[in-house]
Amino acid sequence: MSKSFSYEDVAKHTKEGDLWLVIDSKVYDLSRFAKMHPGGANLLYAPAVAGRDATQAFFGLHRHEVLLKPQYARLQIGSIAGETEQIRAPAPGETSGVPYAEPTWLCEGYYSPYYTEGHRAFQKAVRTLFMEVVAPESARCEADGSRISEEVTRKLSDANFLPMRLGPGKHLKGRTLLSGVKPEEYDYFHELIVNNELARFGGRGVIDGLQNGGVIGVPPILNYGVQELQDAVLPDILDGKKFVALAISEAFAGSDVAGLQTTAVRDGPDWVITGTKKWITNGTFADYFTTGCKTGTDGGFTMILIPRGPGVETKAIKTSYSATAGTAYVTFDAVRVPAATHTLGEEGQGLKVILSNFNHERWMVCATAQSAQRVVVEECLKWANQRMVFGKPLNAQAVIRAKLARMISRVEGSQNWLESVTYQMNNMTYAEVSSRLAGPIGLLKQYITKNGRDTAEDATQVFGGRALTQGGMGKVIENFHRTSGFDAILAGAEDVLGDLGVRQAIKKMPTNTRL
Ligand code: HEM
Repeated sequence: MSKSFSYEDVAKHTKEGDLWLVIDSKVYDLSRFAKMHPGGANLLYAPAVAGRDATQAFFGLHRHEVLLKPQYARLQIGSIAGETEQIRAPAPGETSGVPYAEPTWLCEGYYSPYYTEGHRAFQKAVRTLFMEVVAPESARCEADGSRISEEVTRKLSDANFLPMRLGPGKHLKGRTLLSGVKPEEYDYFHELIVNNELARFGGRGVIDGLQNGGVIGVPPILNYGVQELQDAVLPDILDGKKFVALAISEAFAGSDVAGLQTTAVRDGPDWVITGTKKWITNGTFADYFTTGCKTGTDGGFTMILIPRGPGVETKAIKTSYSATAGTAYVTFDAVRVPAATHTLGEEGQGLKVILSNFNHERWMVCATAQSAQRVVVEECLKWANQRMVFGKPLNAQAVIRAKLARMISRVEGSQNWLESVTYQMNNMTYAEVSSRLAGPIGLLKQYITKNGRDTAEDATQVFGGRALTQGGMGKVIENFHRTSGFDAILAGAEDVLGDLGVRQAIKKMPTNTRL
């Protein structure tokens, strides 16, 4: 690999069976590979490519990661004497130097009132872990829809992945957190970091596949389950050995909880549950279902934890994102569970249990959706810089710059609002969050998810046909364009949440004010 060549040396190899070229000062011998080149052999023999510096041609057509794959990296036979490579992959934990690719607080020379050095050390540790563990798993799972492997779940669980995604609280007690953050120091900015970093390295289906069911299905157990139940189920769940799904929505009803038809009736000490649930994230592999059930004839509603067992069946629903999310149709057929231990909260008080979850869930979607949009901004800035059209970089076109301006403004605006809400969460009690932040979080989610779809449209125009294929240059944009609609629906439909924000504001209008 240390062999040095001159451009004259390389220029001698331009024929079929004897083909060299240079990419970013590295010399590649494509003599045998040319026949197998996915883009075809002939174009590699073109006079501007064979035996020449093909850096610009290469980066107009391939992502850098192609050169890093072992099967292609080994085609390198040496380097051009006196030159060093300019383009390199980020080191583990490294931040991007592309403008707006990182939130301001991670950019040198900028300041933030919210984050400490401790947050920075934590962010670096989380990025390193996700870069090494989540990114390769995401590439695999987004492509074939397979389940997150046990090995990846174990590595993430060793770092307390699910407990960290549940936010600050008693579930962190006694745990050793990344970069030595003490459980009592862990705040919503740490959790924001986890969510932001997750969306940098995970495709949309993979983000949900990585125990999102637990993030929304565990809090009712943690906050409303009796101690005996918590002791029995939580250790394995928090350690990633068992999985939970939140089972509320049905084909009959979504946000309209009163329309739910899954029913639990008492028979001696047991609940007997019958009904169906739809769109249940992680449902295909969940061991427990935190389930909303109709109890009583007066519209009463109770949350019950149902373990997978006799009478529980799940089947995968094909959605437009990766099957890794485990989206399921769930059937409960006269399933028996003991009422004394498996009822979450009081009988008939299920709505209170569900609502207690919503703000955190919506805020989490804001965090991942917002970060995914920043990745799109980075992809677009890079592409517009390296793609040549009409003899100039794509970013020489004013229409492209106008799209970039809109994308950047959206992502910066939503980041600032999200951090402001996070700061409030850090300083408010649970009751204050419920009364003061439900509206703002609803509006924020509407704002971010609407931005997401606008950004998906803009990015698709920037990438053109490449944004329509699942591999190659535009693969991130294709994934985002196909899946950004999930953010606008899951955890509360965009329009419903915008309306919630305005209704809450109307409720709080002072009576003593007039124009
Ligand atoms: C070390 C050298 C090269 C390797 C390892 C390589 C590898 C690949 C691979 C894996 C693909 C499939 C698509 C992808 O994964 O991005 C591809 C596609 C392609 N390659 Fe190369 N390639 C090399 C050099 C070049 C050069 C110098 C040219 C320029 C003429 C070229 C032109 C193309 C074209 C036109 C495509 C199809 C792109 C598309 O579908 O959008 N390749 N190449």
